[in-house]
Amino acid sequence: MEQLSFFDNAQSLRLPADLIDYCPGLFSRYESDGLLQKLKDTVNWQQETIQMYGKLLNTPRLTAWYGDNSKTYAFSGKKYEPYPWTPELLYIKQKVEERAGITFNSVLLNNYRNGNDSVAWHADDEPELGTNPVIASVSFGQSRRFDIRHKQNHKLKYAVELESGSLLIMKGDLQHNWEHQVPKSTKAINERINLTFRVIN
Ligand SMILES: O=C(O)CCC(=O)C(=O)O
Ligand SMILES: [Fe+2]
Repeated sequence: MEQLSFFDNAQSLRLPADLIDYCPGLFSRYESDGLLQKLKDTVNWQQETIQMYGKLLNTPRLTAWYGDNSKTYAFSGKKYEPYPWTPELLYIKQKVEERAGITFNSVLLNNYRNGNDSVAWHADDEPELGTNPVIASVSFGQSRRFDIRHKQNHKLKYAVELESGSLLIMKGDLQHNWEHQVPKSTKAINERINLTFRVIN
């Protein structure tokens, strides 16, 4: 398992097993390459905007929202209707559900086109996700660093490199007491697609 931690004092700590479960290689390299291309070509990618300091800015990644048709999702003050499941998404969902032991009803997709794309520190703590949600995160393509820090103590932090074909399960009070981000990279890097499977109540 590839795990890094970056405590100030360079203490080597494992990711807390009650909060994070990292499973590399859920999908083979061959399958991951195929799914990356297929998702890139077939998903209805959107360029969302965010209002910040009175300016309208592009979100630094493309996103899409798929799921059971009754599940609308409010995010950053907007309401989203999901697109219906596609065969590829249902295939990925089934493999993830077998591993996680949970049935999901929606997925948020992120497309990080290059190192300039990112997701800022946040927690997935929207009320419709309920308390202590299980969120299953699948990655294809370029591996990217995933950082976690404690909301009250930013020195308490961990990082894990999310490899193509991997599954990361976020659980416990992670969304309540911790935040996560995918930072920008100054290197010339390739595209990554991430899918976070969720249960919307
Ligand atoms: O891309 C990732 O690994 C994380 C995405 C994420 O945190 C989110 O969509 O809420
Ligand atoms: Fe998130």
